[in-house]
Amino acid sequence: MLLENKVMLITGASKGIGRGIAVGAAKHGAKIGINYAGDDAAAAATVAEIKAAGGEAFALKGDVSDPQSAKDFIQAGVDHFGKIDSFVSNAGICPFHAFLDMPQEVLERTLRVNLHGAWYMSQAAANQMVKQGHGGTLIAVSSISALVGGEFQTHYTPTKAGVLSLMQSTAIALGKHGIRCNALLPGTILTDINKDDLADDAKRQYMESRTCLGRLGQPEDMAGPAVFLASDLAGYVTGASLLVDGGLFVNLQ
Ligand SMILES: NC(=O)C1=CN([C@@H]2O[C@H](COP(=O)(O)OP(=O)(O)OC[C@H]3O[C@@H](n4cnc5c(N)ncnc54)[C@H](OP(=O)(O)O)[C@@H]3O)[C@@H](O)[C@H]2O)C=CC1
Ligand SMILES: C[C@H](O)[C@@H]1OC(=O)[C@H](O)[C@@H]1O
Repeated sequence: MLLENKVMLITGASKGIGRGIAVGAAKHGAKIGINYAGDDAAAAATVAEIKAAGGEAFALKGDVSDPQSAKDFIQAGVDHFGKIDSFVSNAGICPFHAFLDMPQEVLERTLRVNLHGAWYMSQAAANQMVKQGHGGTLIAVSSISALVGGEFQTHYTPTKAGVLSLMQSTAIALGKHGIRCNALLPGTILTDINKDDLADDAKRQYMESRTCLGRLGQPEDMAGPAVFLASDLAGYVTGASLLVDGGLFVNLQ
């Protein structure tokens, strides 16, 4: 149990990677708060799964692109559990679209949710940790896409590079408060975000063949790396980025 007596809040955890991290951290003893945008049933199922295994959890709906949602989520964490030790900024969208005719609203929504949302949430969590006075950890779910491009992700990949950069700069700003800030860079993980894109068998098989391990990731694959970064095992790790991609990035030929 690496997170006993720790409180972890996670955005975008009704499903997918956020849910995988929430359930995995709860198994390591963390008390969990999850944020989500719209899927009440999925959020309730995440909370129920954690409680059924003997853990503690709550869910709060809120759009991360609204700064008030960040304040409300942090306050809910304090109201439920009295403190926040670890904050995972995970919520994100990737509406695949070609570059040349990208609608302005798709671009701006993606920036607001993925980058502004991570910024507001990280700032609110950090202020609470500074107030508590005993340090903490911020983890941002960036992406392999912070390092490499995507033809239909020209609006998305800059947000993932931005989130990686956010953790590097907050590591500097918050180190004096004992707050460690790190980024997770998933490769391709099978979730709703890419369900349509990977419905094409040829594309899916191609992406599988690009990994060293011969398979795409599952949300549970993200739990161990997140638990590690949140735990005291990573006590001297800050400003770092951890690829969790089955060897996709290194596999040139
Ligand atoms: N899957 C992958 O291959 C990869 C994903 N990532 C990143 O991982 C993160 C999670 O993605 P993934 O799990 O795949 O996606 P999913 O679509 O499976 O889950 C997205 C989650 O984010 C929530 N969400 C969406 N918009 C908002 C919002 N405005 N405010 C609050 N919550 C919101 C959703 O809530 P609800 O459903 O309730 O609306 C849901 O809980 C994203 O940041 C993504 O960029 C990075 C690399 C690879
Ligand atoms: C949504 C994509 O499948 C996924 O998102 C990322 O960040 C990865 O690069 C994958 O392309």
